[in-house]
Amino acid sequence: MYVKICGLTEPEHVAAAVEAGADAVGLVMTRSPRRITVERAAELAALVPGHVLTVGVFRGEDPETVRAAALASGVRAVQLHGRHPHGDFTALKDLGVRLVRAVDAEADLRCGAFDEDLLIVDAPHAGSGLPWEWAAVRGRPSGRWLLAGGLAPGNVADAIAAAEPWGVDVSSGVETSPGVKDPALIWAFLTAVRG
Ligand SMILES: O=C(O)c1ccccc1NCC(=O)[C@H](O)[C@H](O)COP(=O)(O)O
Repeated sequence: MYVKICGLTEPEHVAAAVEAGADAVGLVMTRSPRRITVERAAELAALVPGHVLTVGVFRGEDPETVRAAALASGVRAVQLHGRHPHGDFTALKDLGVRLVRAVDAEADLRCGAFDEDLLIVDAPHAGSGLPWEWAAVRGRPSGRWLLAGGLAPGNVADAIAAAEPWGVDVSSGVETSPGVKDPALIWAFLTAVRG
């Protein structure tokens, strides 16, 4: 089960995610309580070992803005969140990083339909921490896709059983308040998934 911990802002939280066994960490560079500057993203990305994917998260920015931020921060993947047009993915294809498409359950859920490397199926409101009807997407995407939206240490096992994703993505569920991660919750989440 692939695990992405999203919305990291502090070095100690990046370290906790890496040590707990996360496969990917998300650095939000768009409007959000978890937003960090490109410079801060570069500092955090530099702390992440090569086996863990660094994902720059964007929503609504044009491809050139995303390209510049990705190059300056050194992330190895970019996540376009929301209903970005196919052309945005095409425009970033030569960037040399993985492309992640994050959408709600009503969008096109075919993995790779927009030439992305990874699909995330999320709640209608990104980063809200609100659970939704995860079972509704069971069997719809196939391949490399992550379930997101309202996951937490106490419900992630049920969510995996309900939706049968390839991996999971969490932000609010490992925080004490919006934007403030808790290392103990990060460990608890990884333990719940791996257990
Ligand atoms: O997390 C945010 O604040 C955010 C803002 C704008 C675009 C994307 C954002 N997050 C992307 C993620 O991948 C989150 O992990 C995902 O939405 C799940 O969030 P949560 O329900 O809080 O676990």
